[in-house]
Amino acid sequence: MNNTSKYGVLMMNLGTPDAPQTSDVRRYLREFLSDGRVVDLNPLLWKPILNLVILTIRPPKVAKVYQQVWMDEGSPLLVLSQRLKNSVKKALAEKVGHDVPVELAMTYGNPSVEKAANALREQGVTNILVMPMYPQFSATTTAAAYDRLMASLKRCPHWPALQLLHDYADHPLYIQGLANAVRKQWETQGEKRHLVLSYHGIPKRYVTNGDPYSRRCHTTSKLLAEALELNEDEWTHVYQSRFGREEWLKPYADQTLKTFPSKGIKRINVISPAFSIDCIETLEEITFELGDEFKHSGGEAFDYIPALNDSDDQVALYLDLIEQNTKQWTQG
Ligand SMILES: C=CC1=C(C)c2cc3[nH]c(cc4nc(cc5[nH]c(cc1n2)c(C)c5CCC(=O)O)C(CCC(=O)O)=C4C)c(C)c3C=C
Ligand SMILES: [Fe+2]
Ligand SMILES: [Fe+2]
Repeated sequence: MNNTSKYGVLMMNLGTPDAPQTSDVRRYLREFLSDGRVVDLNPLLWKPILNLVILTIRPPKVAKVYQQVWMDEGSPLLVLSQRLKNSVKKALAEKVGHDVPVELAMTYGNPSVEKAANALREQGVTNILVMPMYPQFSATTTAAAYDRLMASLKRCPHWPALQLLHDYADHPLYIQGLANAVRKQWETQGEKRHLVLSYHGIPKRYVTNGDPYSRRCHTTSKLLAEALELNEDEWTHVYQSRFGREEWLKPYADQTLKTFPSKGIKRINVISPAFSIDCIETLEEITFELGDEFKHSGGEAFDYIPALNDSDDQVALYLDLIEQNTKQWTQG
């Protein structure tokens, strides 16, 4: 690194409403679901459906769900992402022996990418490592984060040097962190149970058109099963969070779990490796909706294993990702 250049880290997550009220949820969903990366339908067709149907019916329902999981400090996705950012910043400073600027931004909503990029610039940063917080690449999430950053820099005269982290679906420290979380859960509950690996879904058509997401999810599942020395019949890979009418990635979590009790699988753990941070999808949809459905179908025990959040394992993983992806700036 020459005398005038300095690197910083921009961690990016999806985004979440500012408050668990209908109007905030509507604003958030409008921005999120207007992104052509997320919903790729022709805008002439999609905009009327979004504005007249989805943004009328969904916000009051979803606001109630946010109210159930909301923390004192705010939305779980934001609060837990901030905690990870702070822990990474502290551990990075200890490791390299000086302060390194680390900021958090959301693709949709707050904190905005503009705010985070300005904060980095004010700290003298010329080179930015962009870290979308998604273990498995998808154009719907990772590329949407890149798009958002590029849009924010559109009129920027001080264009920074950029390094874009692609994903970390097979990173040994990520797999080790997930395996440790599963072992810890088994130890706490005093039994090893069938392990369900439930990933956020995307429309099947996106994968047919080239999105590598499901391939990357299968890579994670295979490596985690190997790390835990699980036999084929001891784990199951599924997708949750369907939206709309078209076919999404299969097998669907709800339909699959309903068949488990009749096959003798009555006690399960669910881990959701596509989420680096717990959020409405894991804290409500998996923990309550999926858990209740499983129990109504005859299941006896259902426990969700939390995301890595700001655990020591996750901090160690992010430090390694930062070291590997800033070598070109820090060495030689
Ligand atoms: C409509 C299509 C959607 C696609 C495609 C999609 C992909 C996708 N999303 C995540 C991560 C998260 N999604 C979250 C919430 C959420 N997702 C959708 C829709 C799609 N997601 C909606 C409409 C919502 C909002 C909640 C709801 O109305 O049901 C969140 C949590 C946000 C929070 O505030 O807690 C995350 C995180 C991934 C990883 C992904 C594809 C790989
Ligand atoms: Fe989503
Ligand atoms: Fe959902």
